[in-house]
Amino acid sequence: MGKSTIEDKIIEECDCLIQRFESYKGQQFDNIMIMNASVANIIVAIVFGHRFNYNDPIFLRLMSLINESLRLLAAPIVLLYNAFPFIGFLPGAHRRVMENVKEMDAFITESFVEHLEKLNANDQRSLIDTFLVRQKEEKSNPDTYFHDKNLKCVVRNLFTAGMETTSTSLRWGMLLMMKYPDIQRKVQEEIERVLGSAQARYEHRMRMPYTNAVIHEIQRFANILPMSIPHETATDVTFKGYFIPKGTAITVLLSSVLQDEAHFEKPNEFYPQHFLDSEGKFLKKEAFMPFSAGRRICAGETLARMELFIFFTSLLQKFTFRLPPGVTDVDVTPAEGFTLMPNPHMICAVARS
Ligand code: HEM
Repeated sequence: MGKSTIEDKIIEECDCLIQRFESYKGQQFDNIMIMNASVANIIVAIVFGHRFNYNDPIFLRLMSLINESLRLLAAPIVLLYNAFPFIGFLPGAHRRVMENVKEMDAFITESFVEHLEKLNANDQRSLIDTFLVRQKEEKSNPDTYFHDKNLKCVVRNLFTAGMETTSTSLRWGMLLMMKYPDIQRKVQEEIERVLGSAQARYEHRMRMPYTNAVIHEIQRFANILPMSIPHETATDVTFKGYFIPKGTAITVLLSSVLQDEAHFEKPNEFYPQHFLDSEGKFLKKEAFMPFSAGRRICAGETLARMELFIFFTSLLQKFTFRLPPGVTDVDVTPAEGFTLMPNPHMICAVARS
């Protein structure tokens, strides 16, 4: 694929994010759109091979389509429509989601036609390039997966599944650091000890057990997709003695593992020790499943883990997150939606000397 690695793209985007945070000079601001834009730009870099200017109207429109659709996915009529698709003719939020999908697809089609025109098999710079090259190679195969409809679907899925999830997890991270300044300080001490002012890279997590444990605990505590993504049995299944016929809707409750007392001593508290042993070494937990499990486990898990580590560590290397003046506590009750997000809030990113 392109000249730089995915890790380089994350670092480049993280540098831009740090500059945006610096521009607030320690004053309070809402980080929702800023975080969304940074994470979306990493997907843009992977999928399209370039990055958008933050004020680009196409980029802003793309993000607003995704945000609106994710918000609407939790609307009662959409849940009802998912269970009873024949009500599709009724007016309501489900129709709006479908219109948004159409608009996104039109944008994606336009951009892969552009890629096709400039395509050079020896210089593949994006996921779209790689897909199109494979499409050409498999032109004579009637069963190929590399057709236009799949390309549109892959690109759309990467955007919708990859933007808000990672951005929301990072926003929980900043909020929890404001609520627990002692934990924030300990992370910063580890950063100073291991990295100093060097650039954080994903491999550093092996030497940073406390930071790694805090990131895992942020994901466990935030539990952003408590019901994962709905599934349906493709065949008749017998599971643990229960017969489940083909076509049954299945909802996996990730909360049942992430908040399981048998695995986590204080399931309802933010407690990084859940992921540390008595010597302070990182402790893997089999019940840690924010990305779900099995064959349909999150396709972006590795990317998300890399983003979370590099963004979180780099931000805490440069800033201390503080409550805005006059605010004395942090509300960690999640807002309702397709993902569990923090309620609207302001943060102060105070530059560290
Ligand atoms: C902290 C960030 C993330 C979390 C917590 C998360 C979590 C999840 C979960 C729980 C699922 C459902 C798995 C299932 O159906 O059993 C999922 C699916 C998926 N995720 Fe993620 N995700 C994250 C980031 C990403 C990123 C960055 C990408 C890619 C850019 C991505 C792409 C996908 C895709 C394509 C699927 C559907 C996979 C399939 O149906 O086979 N995710 N994710």
